[in-house]
Amino acid sequence: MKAAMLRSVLRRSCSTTVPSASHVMRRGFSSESSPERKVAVLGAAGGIGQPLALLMKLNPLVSKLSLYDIAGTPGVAADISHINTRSEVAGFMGEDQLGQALEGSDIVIIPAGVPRKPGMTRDDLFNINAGIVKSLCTAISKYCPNALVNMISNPVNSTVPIAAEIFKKAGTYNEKKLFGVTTLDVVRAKTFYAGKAKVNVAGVNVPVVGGHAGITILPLFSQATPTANLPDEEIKALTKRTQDGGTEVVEAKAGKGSATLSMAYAGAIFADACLKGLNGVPDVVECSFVQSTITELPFFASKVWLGKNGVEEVLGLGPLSDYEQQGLEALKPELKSSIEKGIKFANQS
Ligand SMILES: NC(=O)c1ccc[n+]([C@@H]2O[C@H](COP(=O)([O-])OP(=O)(O)OC[C@H]3O[C@@H](n4cnc5c(N)ncnc54)[C@H](O)[C@@H]3O)[C@@H](O)[C@H]2O)c1
Ligand SMILES: O=C(O)C[C@H](O)C(=O)O
Repeated sequence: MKAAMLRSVLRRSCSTTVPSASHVMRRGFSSESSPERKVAVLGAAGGIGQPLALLMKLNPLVSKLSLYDIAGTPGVAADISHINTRSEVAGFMGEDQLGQALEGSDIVIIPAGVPRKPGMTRDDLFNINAGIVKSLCTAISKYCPNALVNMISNPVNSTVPIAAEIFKKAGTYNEKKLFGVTTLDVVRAKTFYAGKAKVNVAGVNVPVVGGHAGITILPLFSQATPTANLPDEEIKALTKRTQDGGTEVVEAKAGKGSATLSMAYAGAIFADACLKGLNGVPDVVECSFVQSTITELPFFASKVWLGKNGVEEVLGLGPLSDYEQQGLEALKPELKSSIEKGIKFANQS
């Protein structure tokens, strides 16, 4: 954390003002007199779940924070509930409390499931996480069918299509309300680009499209701002580093999981954007993996305009460089097959 930001966090935590997560994270402003909003985190006692729950507790747009896991939630909820911010915190543990955890939720964030170890692909998580996502989405369609769902559990390229199929079967599917969280790819692309371009990271924007695994992650550095005219070789290296960002962390953690802290930050940014959209804040745009018609694939990550009903509009790709156009064509077969695998799983089981 940069020194100035840390000072800002510390100053705020000692003041009587309710700290604003969005101010802390983006130096923006959020209203404390915003509508009542319940946010549920499923997998709240995990590596991502705990810091994400903390960041959501700091967000003044949240009035109720519901923390659910199969184990460990009472301790996490008791701990977080002592923080003097707006939201009321409740912890729920085990399947029989899942309904209570979900009821009335405006947003459900799902970081439940197993993470990678070195040598694994995200698809290697499919066998375990597909079943977890299926059961959680079945409960969502029963207890809070109108909630926006922020899917973090991997492989996102398959878990989002699984969720869509489960909601379709339950008759609750609304394509405007289902999001694969790809914000960490954007966070990484911004950080890596700022380093190479030698610009202030706070002002950097880089769209990342496609999906969330390996070559399906396609950062559009040709659209990065501020512009830097980096040579082609540097753009290729930045692209590869963004695509391999998750693996970089998995290897550094050497068997102790994957990205948790940066993911919690990214998840909190995305949930904050969803809350702002729900509350009618204009011009809220984030990249996300959603149902899409901007390519021939049924789901695709791109810039999405968020509004009172979730997706207001899936925005187009904009002009691509030749290198990005090649990347786009190259990612389609893998992304198509991951989407189909998810759809097949949901309809077989
Ligand atoms: N979308 C992304 O960019 C991104 C980034 C990082 C990690 N991830 C993924 O997020 C997931 C979680 O990662 P983590 O590091 O927090 O793992 P973790 O093992 O630390 O935590 C997962 C939590 O899920 C809980 N859980 C398991 N089954 C559950 C169920 N049925 N209901 C509720 N909770 C359940 C576990 O008890 C645990 O507390 C992994 O699949 C990982 O690959 C995605
Ligand atoms: O790489 C992983 O397995 C976790 C996550 O998808 C990430 O991008 O960090």
